[in-house]
Amino acid sequence: MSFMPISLNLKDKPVVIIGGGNIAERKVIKIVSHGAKLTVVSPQLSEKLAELVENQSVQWIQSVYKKVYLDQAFLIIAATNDPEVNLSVYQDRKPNQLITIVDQPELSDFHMVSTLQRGKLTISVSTEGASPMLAKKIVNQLSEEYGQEYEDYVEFLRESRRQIIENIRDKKVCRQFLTELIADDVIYHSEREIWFKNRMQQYIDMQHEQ
Ligand SMILES: C[C@@]1(CC(=O)O)C2=NC(=C\c3[nH]c(c(CCC(=O)O)c3CC(=O)O)Cc3[nH]c(c(CC(=O)O)c3CCC(=O)O)/C=C3\N/C(=C\2)[C@@H](CCC(=O)O)[C@]3(C)CC(=O)O)/[C@H]1CCC(=O)O
Ligand SMILES: NC(=O)c1ccc[n+]([C@@H]2O[C@H](COP(=O)([O-])OP(=O)(O)OC[C@H]3O[C@@H](n4cnc5c(N)ncnc54)[C@H](O)[C@@H]3O)[C@@H](O)[C@H]2O)c1
Repeated sequence: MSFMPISLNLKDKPVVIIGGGNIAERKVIKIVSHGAKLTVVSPQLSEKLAELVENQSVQWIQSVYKKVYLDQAFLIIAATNDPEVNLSVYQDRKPNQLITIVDQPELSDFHMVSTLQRGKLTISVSTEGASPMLAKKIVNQLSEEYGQEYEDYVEFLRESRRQIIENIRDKKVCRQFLTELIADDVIYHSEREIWFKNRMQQYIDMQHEQ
C-alpha cells in the first residue's frame, strides 16, 4: 500500500485528538497552526496542552475516551498510551472519518508528515512510519538548500504569475516567461521586481509588434 500526499485546508474543520500527552502535544501544535477547531479528550493534559486550553486555542473534554466524542470529527488522532483504547477509537470511527493511530501506522488512514515551510512553499517528507527520524533528517538537510529567502521569492512568483496571465495572451509565450522566473539567478536577484517589470514591458511590446 502507498499513501498519496495531499495538502488539506483545515481552517475551522473539527479535529478530535484522544490523549493529552507528549505525542498528542506535538500533533496539536501543528494542527492548531493550520486553523482547525481542535478538541482534546483526555483525563490529563501535558503542560503545553494545558496552556493551549487556557488561552482557548484548544477545547478540552476532561474524560476518558467515549465513542460519542468522535461524532463531529473530520480528522481523528488516537494518541493515548493505551494500545487497546487507540484500537477502539479506530473501530468506532465512521467510514468517512480519517484517522491516525499513533502506535499503528499500518492501520492509519493518514500520517502526519515532516515539513519544511517557507511561506507558501511546503516541502513534505514521509516514510509512511518506517522511520520518522529519517524524515526529519531529510527535512533538516533540505532546509539548508531552501532557505528563508524562498518565502519572499514564492510571493514574488505568485504576484508575477498573476500579472503574466493577465497581460500575455499567447499561451506559449506565457509559459516561456513563467519558466524564466524559476531560474536560479532570479531567486537571488537583488532587484528582481525591476527586472520583472522591464521583462514584462519587452513581452508586451513584442505582442503589439505582431
Ligand atoms: C513526521 C512526524 C510528524 C509529527 O509527529 O508531527 C512524525 N513523527 C515525527 C517524529 C518522531 N516520531 C517518533 C520519533 C522517535 C524516534 C523513532 O522511534 O523513530 C520521532 C523523532 C523525533 O521526535 O524527533 C516515534 C514514532 N513515530 C511513530 C511511531 C509509531 C510506530 O512506528 O509504530 C513511533 C515510535 C513510537 C514508539 O514505539 O516509541 C509514528 C508516526 N510518526 C509520524 C510522524 C507518522 C509517520 C511519518 C513518517 O514516517 O514519515 C506516524 C506513522 C503516525 C503519525 O503520528 O502521524 C515527526 C517528524 C519530526 C519533525 O518533523 O519534527
Ligand atoms: N506517532 C508518533 O510520532 C509517536 C512517537 C512516540 C510514541 N508514540 C506512541 O504514542 C503513545 C503515546 O505517547 P505519549 O508520549 O504521548 O504518552 P503519554 O503517557 O505522555 O500520554 C498519554 C496520554 O493519554 C491519555 N490517556 C490514557 N488513557 C486514556 C483514555 N482511556 N482516554 C483518553 N486519554 C487517555 C493520558 O491521560 C495521557 O494524556 C505511546 O504509547 C507510543 O506508542 C507515537
